[in-house]
Amino acid sequence: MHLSGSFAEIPAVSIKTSPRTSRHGNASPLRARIGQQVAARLDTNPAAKKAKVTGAQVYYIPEYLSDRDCDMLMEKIDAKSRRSTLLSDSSDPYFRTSDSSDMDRWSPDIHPIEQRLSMLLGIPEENGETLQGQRYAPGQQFRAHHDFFHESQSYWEDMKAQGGQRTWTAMIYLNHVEEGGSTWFPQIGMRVKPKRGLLLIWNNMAPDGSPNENTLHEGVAVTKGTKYIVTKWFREGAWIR
Ligand SMILES: O=C(O)CCC(=O)C(=O)O
Ligand SMILES: [Fe+2]
Repeated sequence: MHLSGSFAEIPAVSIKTSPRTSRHGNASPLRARIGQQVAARLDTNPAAKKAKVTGAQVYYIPEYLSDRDCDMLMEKIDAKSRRSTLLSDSSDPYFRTSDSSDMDRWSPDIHPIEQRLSMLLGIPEENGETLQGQRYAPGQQFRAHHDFFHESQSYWEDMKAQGGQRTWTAMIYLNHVEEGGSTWFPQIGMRVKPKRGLLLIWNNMAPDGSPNENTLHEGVAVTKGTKYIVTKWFREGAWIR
């Protein structure tokens, strides 16, 4: 696919046209409806572009965030970050080597950005997890993973009580990365190169509301420069109580 100059053209490697119930969770009418409603809303937004990929719903908005907001978020990430964590145990110590930064959701700098993202997708604010910053130095990466929860894992009971499954992901690239650091979706053959201000949005669920394995993605290692992003994950139910 080809999306403006910032995206590489990569042939699709796997196309699944009839999603089945995933081994990571069951079909769900609620999640299916969220998928349809958000897509319908983005389809009528002239700023939102639909990625020409098969097997997952992906949208993007170039220059979504101003340089000022990107700088502000990068400053916050630099001021306060911790080693990134994983929900499930990985035997690979290099699986996720970045730093993460939990934003102060209600601060006057952050809250308008949170609200704007919720409005864009049409998902209630309380369903959105707090915006999280990520920083990758050269050599740091986030190996191939799903953003949805694997419902067979022990953490799922806790997640179920905290808003349930992650449906849509919104991710914003905050800076230009000299080399490496793209986001790679091997199942749908999409590689997104970091571009300052670019918002990438995808639905982690399949049309039937089951976890969509085609959304597997990787934050490829940065080889030169530093990569800064913010991510917001939306739950099927209320995350804030
Ligand atoms: O760094 C990236 O490009 C991907 C980050 C990611 O997948 C995540 O934060 O869930
Ligand atoms: Fe992810």
